[in-house]
Amino acid sequence: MWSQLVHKTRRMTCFLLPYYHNSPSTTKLIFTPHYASSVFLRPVSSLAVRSFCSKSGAMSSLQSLQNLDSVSFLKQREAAEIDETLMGPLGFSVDQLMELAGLSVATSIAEVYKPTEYSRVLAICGPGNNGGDGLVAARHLHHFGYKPFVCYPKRTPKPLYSGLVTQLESLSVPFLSTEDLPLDLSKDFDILVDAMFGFSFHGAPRPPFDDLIQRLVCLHSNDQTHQKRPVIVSIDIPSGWHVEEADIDGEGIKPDMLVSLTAPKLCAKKFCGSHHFLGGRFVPPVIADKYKLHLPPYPGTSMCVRIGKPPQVDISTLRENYISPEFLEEQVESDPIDQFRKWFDDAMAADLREPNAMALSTAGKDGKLSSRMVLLKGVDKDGFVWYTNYESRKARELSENPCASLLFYWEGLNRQVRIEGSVQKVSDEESEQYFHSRPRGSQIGAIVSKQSSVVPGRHVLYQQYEELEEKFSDGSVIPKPAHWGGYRLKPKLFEFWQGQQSRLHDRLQYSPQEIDGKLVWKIDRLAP
Ligand SMILES: NC(=O)C1=CN([C@@H]2O[C@H](COP(=O)(O)OP(=O)(O)OC[C@H]3O[C@@H](n4cnc5c(N)ncnc54)[C@H](OP(=O)(O)O)[C@@H]3O)[C@@H](O)[C@H]2O)[C@H](O)CC1
Ligand SMILES: Cc1cc2nc3c(=O)[nH]c(=O)nc-3n(C[C@H](O)[C@H](O)[C@H](O)COP(=O)(O)O)c2cc1C
Ligand SMILES: Cc1ncc(COP(=O)(O)O)c(C=O)c1O
Ligand SMILES: [K+]
Repeated sequence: MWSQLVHKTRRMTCFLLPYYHNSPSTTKLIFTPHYASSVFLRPVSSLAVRSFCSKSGAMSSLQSLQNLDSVSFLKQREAAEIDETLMGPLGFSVDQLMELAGLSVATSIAEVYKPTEYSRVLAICGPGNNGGDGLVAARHLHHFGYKPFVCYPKRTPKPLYSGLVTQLESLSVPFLSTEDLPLDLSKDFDILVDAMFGFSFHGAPRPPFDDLIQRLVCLHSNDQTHQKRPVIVSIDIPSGWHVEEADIDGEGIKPDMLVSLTAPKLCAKKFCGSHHFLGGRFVPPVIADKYKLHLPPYPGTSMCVRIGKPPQVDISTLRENYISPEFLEEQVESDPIDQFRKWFDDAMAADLREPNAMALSTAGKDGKLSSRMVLLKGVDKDGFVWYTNYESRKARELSENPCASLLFYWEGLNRQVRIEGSVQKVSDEESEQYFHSRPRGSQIGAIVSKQSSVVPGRHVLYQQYEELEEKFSDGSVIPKPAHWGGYRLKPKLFEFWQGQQSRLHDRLQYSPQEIDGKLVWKIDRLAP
């Protein structure tokens, strides 16, 4: 039964979710299924289905960002019932769920508010599990490089909570009493984590939480004065809000970020802040199925996923401050290929996605430039190799002008490498060998694709693909088409770039020089 449920839910995640619009037990917000209508609601061929599934990790983050689907909202009773089921028949302990909930909160915060800008965090924790989530989040935030403080005025005398307090004390996280807290929280903190009440809140807030909630409400008066105020991150429910009816009199707190756990509660529909995240990546399919939960998939290994619209940003304000170790002339390899290998190894070790992806720029005889990404498939003293279609635009341009440049950008490492040189086709044997090492689907794809030519529609590609798939279904060798093969760029110029603060980056350029009839690489530092 379990495997059937798992299977069913996986399929639902891929294809069936957009068909859910109403269910008896949950209310749904239906986003305009713009992309969904073209991708999901049309009959798709088996190839489309398979390729979508295999890419579901990457697609999932896109899906949630584009608000493609409807999201379920829970009533208070449903939230409590799910909690009981998780901790009853499903075998979870409260400690486990709280740990995952608190970690989700900390990772959501870290996705939006970087510790370099928002370091001082105050977690205001209530007496129940919401408060426990706040204590766990504070601990993870400490390990993520933030400076957390905790206000925990009504401590729950249970081993779980006293354990969480001890863990924080062992990290020297300061505990502040309500009397210690400044009346105006805006000067001392960058982030206020509202972990006072979750889905069991009822009635009007009692002391001391009434006053603490009021201090968060007051912060919005600073909005008019344009004074920088701390951001408010509410865990699961903005404290003081009715779990289903939200901010009834409109005078409650207005969080900037809401981290819903398991599934958003009904009040989250009224959340107007910039960042709505979902955390609590522990919902087993049996729960999702029972409550007809429709939730976006979590991307990759993430503990949280953005739901709701991404914030509108002023693009001109987007910038990173690069902080890297010094990159000095005396540290580098004398041979740029060795230096490239060293940095490539670092990119591999840093677990970057597709570190071998590089931008290839070419220009035809008319001098017009074009760039595109290709995958590096080999590098040695002879140069840099990639594979492609010999009748594509890049191939035409390379036949007219056999010069190109390559560009690598390793974002996580603040590094860029530029390479320029002349290009030749690799030998037929080399292309043959590489072609047959590729997955059979990609081999067929290379036959089907007359790269860079106009196709009347995707169906044409599918149809040809399926015909060839059938033809080669006996496992026989798929012949490499003559129009497919590799190129090798022989480098004449390298530049290794590493981002530094205040835009004073490191740039080391290698250019060939002849000294006493011998070719050596001259290394120059260029101004950033
Ligand atoms: N499955 C999940 O998603 C998980 C979520 N978690 C988190 O747990 C909360 C719900 O936790 P719970 O302990 O049930 O409830 P609360 O944290 O909301 O608070 C209950 C305590 O608050 C007191 N309370 C209630 N109303 C008031 C009020 N008006 N004024 C003052 N105090 C109030 C209540 O006392 P009572 O005497 O009134 O009963 C309780 O002491 C959920 O939202 C998530 O954040 C889990 O961590 C993991 C699983
Ligand atoms: C990450 C990435 C890697 C790619 N790798 C290759 C590749 O190795 N070979 C290739 O022909 N196209 C690759 N492509 C597709 C090319 O970017 C491009 O669309 C295609 O080669 C046609 O380019 P052209 O019309 O300029 O010749 C890749 C695209 C991306 C985004
Ligand atoms: C059109 C095309 N050809 C070739 C490749 C390289 O793929 P492989 O690693 O299978 O050789 C890619 C990679 O994205 C591609 O998009
Ligand atoms: K809360």
